Amino acid sequence: MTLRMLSQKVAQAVDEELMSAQGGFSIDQLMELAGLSVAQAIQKSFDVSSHPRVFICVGPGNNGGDGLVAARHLSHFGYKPSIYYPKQPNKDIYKRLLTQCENLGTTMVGMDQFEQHLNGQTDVVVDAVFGFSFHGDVRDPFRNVISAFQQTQKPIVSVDIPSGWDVTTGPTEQVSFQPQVLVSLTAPKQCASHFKGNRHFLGGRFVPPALAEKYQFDIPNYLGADQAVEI
Ligand SMILES: NC(=O)C1=CN([C@@H]2O[C@H](COP(=O)(O)OP(=O)(O)OC[C@H]3O[C@@H](n4cnc5c(N)ncnc54)[C@H](O)[C@@H]3O)[C@@H](O)[C@H]2O)[C@@H](O)CC1
Ligand SMILES: [K+]
Repeated sequence: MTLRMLSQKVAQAVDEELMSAQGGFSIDQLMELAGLSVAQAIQKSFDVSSHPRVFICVGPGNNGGDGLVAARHLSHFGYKPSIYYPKQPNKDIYKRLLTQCENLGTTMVGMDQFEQHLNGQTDVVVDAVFGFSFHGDVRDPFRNVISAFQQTQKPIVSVDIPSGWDVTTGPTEQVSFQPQVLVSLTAPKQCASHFKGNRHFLGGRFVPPALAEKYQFDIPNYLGADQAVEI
């Protein structure tokens, strides 16, 4: 299935419109549904009995928030999530999501254990570092995270965008890792045309058809109550 891909500008406009007075959504709602899609895509791709240990690498914005929501759902699905969250913004929404994970006994990984944990005690890596607002060269404290993604043999699931890729043009000279699974949210961004992994899902089942029509993107048919659809 080929879906229309969004530019960075249009993705941001759709996001803003969903949360405007006309759109009526709050960020908590959208993040909850986005994170649930990610957790479902992981559950469809990696069996809990063979791949229970999911390591979620969390960035400083809403892409990271999606990762925290996914961690909570994965825990309820029977997985053993662990979290690396090196830059924790002083924002209520992220603090609450983190508390929810901590209350489920999720392991928090420190900076000094990051690489050892990723390559030694992990079955699946979740890249929830940067999404559609990423720009420029990767800055610390995320440089070693992205370089670990470049080098690891572990399967990576990228949330919305492979972190460090240019949102429009895709892989760069510095960042060219290929996730095994990509979960695009709302609609794929233009960089997704360079995705060569195994499975591409769409999530974010909250878009009113009139909004998709206004911005000229497609909403594929989700099965039943699914929150993620393979595209
Ligand atoms: N409409 C949608 O589809 C929805 C999107 N959501 C998520 O929200 C994401 C976008 O979130 P945000 O706009 O908060 O932004 P991002 O999460 O993409 O990242 C922004 C953060 O990254 C930092 N950053 C940017 N470039 C950097 C660089 N070169 N080096 C180091 N740090 C850098 C910024 O300072 C900021 O803290 C989407 O990709 C998606 O995952 C969902 O949470 C909600 C619904
Ligand atoms: K990402």
